[in-house]
Amino acid sequence: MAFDYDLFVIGAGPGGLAAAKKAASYGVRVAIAEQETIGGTCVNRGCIPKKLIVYAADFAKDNQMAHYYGWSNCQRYFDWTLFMKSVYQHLEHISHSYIEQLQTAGIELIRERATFVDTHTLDLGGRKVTADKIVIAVGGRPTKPDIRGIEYAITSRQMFHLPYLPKRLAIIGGGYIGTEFSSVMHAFGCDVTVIEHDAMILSGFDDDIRSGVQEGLSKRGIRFFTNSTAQKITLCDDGLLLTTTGKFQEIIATDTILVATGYAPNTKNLGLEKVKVELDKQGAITVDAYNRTTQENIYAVGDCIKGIQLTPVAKAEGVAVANTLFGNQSQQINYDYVPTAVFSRPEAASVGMTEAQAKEKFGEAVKCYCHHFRPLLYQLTEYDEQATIKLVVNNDSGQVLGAHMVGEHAADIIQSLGVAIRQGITKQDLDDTIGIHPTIGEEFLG
Ligand SMILES: Cc1cc2nc3c(=O)[nH]c(=O)nc-3n(C[C@H](O)[C@H](O)[C@H](O)COP(=O)(O)OP(=O)(O)OC[C@H]3O[C@@H](n4cnc5c(N)ncnc54)[C@H](O)[C@@H]3O)c2cc1C
Ligand SMILES: NC(=O)c1ccc[n+]([C@@H]2O[C@H](COP(=O)([O-])OP(=O)(O)OC[C@H]3O[C@@H](n4cnc5c(N)ncnc54)[C@H](O)[C@@H]3O)[C@@H](O)[C@H]2O)c1
Repeated sequence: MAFDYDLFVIGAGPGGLAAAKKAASYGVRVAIAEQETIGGTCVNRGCIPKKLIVYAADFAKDNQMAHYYGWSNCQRYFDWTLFMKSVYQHLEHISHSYIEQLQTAGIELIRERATFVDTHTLDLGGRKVTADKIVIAVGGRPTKPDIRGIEYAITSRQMFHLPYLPKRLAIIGGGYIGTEFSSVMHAFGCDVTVIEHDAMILSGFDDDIRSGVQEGLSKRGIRFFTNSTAQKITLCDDGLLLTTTGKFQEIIATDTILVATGYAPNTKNLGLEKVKVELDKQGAITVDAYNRTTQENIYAVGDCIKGIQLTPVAKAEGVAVANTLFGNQSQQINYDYVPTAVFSRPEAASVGMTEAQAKEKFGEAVKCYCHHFRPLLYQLTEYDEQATIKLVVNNDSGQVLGAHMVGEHAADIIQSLGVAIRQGITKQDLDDTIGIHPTIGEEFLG
């Protein structure tokens, strides 16, 4: 049977774009459908606008510290509306450059929502197209707990469209999104409270990293109600009232409530039942090690499958699928050493095993090297800022199993260290390495 395309990709976020571009580089006929703006969550309501907001918030901290470094009259007025206008101009520019890249690569972009008709046919706003292979890269959407008044709470998506900065912000969920927004919004002068149902924020990270970030944010003045959850939200004359339950049973008066309790796969109403693509209980598409779904010509990548919800992972999966399908090289992803960062202040980053994961696998053989210190930047100031570096090592072999950090430039430092750790370096290799002085990264070395 002749198909319209060799590959059809549903969703132009990082995963879908990577799959489409790599496949096109092998000379096959590719089309991609996008129902919203090109670039997906990452570009339009995730990584990129978030990081720009982090940069904007850093000016507040730098202004506060500047007088310790001889600067005076550093206080300035921050205009959120003006700033967000520049952010959106930049995002538009990124979207345009993606469209140009698709054109150059000969990939057809169809700006419609795609749904399955059968295993090789998709409906795009009434138009039917056929493809030999299909990649689903539809991403995810924020979840909301089922509590009274939840309709008054907003998600990260709406945080990027706030008309003005709230004076008081309550955040339900102390994961990546809750932690990052708590940090930036506090830097902009907002009174922030985080409600987290675990004992500490950032579940999944090493405990020293979790406590390091939480303490750093608490010192800045952010309140944490851990081992607690939201019970109900009500309207009052002065804004909203959030009632919490658990260890902290409080009624928090606030202007805005951000829900950041996780992301769910965007797999509803896609017609997946017609093509026998199976989902797990959370609605994530079931795939094998090559990202193949339960239907042999259909693949899935990124946030719509179970796994790590990060842009570089979605991209790697997209590229791997294209290599497997058209590059004559079946490719699986190794998820063991995926580095990750939380862009709060203090910043945190990790690669490899946490202490708990390593002890579960290697027991008594695990030795940790953990060092807390006050970075040079803060030594001229009265800020009691602490950085943490931690190595998790298999003492029998000397192999470094994981590296974790809280402090300035953590993301960039851990990213580079991750390359070496992936290659199986030992603690001795780090001890033998001559560092760059004075830096924070040198603390990992001998
Ligand atoms: C606030 C926030 C901050 C983040 N920060 C970071 C970060 O700093 N670093 C990091 O690595 N990750 C970060 N992430 C996660 C990252 O954005 C996601 O992991 C990544 O975007 C997933 O890529 P994806 O291609 O799987 O899905 P998405 O980027 O969600 O793209 C899916 C696309 O599919 C489209 N689509 C869905 N259904 C259809 C359909 N039926 N037809 C046509 N199109 C469809 C959607 O409109 C969307 O554009 C952040 C996420 C959020 C929410
Ligand atoms: N820097 C980054 O790379 C980055 C930044 C933002 C988002 N992301 C990605 O987006 C995904 C979604 O982020 P997220 O922060 O929404 O999810 P998350 O899974 O990181 O955190 C959710 C948090 O909410 C808590 N929680 C859940 N239900 C709760 C409730 N009812 N009451 C109180 N606490 C509750 C959980 O214990 C958890 O700590 C992340 O998993 C991450 O992969 C990455």
